[in-house]
Amino acid sequence: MRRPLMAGNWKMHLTLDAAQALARGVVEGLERALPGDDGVEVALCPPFTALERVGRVLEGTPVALGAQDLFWEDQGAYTGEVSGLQLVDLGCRYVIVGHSERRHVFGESNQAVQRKLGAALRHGLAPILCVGERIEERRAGRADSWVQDQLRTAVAELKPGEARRLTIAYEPVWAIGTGEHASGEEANRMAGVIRSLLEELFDAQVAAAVRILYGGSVKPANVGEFLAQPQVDGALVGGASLEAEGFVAMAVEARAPKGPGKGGA
Ligand SMILES: O=C[C@H](O)COP(=O)(O)O
Repeated sequence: MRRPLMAGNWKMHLTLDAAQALARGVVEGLERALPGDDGVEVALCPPFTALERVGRVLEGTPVALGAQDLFWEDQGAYTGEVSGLQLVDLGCRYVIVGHSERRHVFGESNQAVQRKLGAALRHGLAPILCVGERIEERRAGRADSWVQDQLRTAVAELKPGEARRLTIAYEPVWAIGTGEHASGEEANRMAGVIRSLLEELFDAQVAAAVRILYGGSVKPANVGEFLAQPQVDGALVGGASLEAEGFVAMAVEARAPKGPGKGGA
């Protein structure tokens, strides 16, 4: 059974006070809208600078803390990097790995993503592995193979027990922060492509257990289109996660009805 996840990626936004206020807004909004309800999981991924402050707000609440990236080594002379060990120390449960901005702005390769994924799992973090094609690949009819290559390399070293712990976010690069988004139907089809590859690489249990999110210009007005898809288990939200009321509304919409969730495995 896959419990839906609504994750907010705050990217490089917010000072400490603003991050604290936004986290409080989300926690209080969820307490009002879904008191004691565990039909949806919610995670907030602030920038590294705000992890500790936001972590204090989330302590004792059902909202999980997540980071936006990690380095694969635990410690050492790696100026500017942050390790899984340090993220666990800060109380993180989730970590985003291989976000398209890491790949395309900072040149992160599929191999680097593989090492980061391994480090996250080694530290007991729940990775949100991002995959997605650029407009060039889509126009050339290579979107599926591009995403499959990203996934195949990222998980190459994992055992089935580790792979089960993944959440995968399908985020077409052309839809990130652009206001354009994939159709619900296309997000569902691509989530199906990802799930089939997981079955081929691991087994049917892994394929049924892994949560697949859609990300890319998700907003309160369009989130329902994605959540209605059988293969889509929630969303990774950027810009629209910076506003508490709208983000809470999306989490409420993602809440699974009582009874078995998607997958049923
Ligand atoms: O991690 C989130 C994605 O990059 C989506 O960002 P966006 O919702 O601002 O398009």
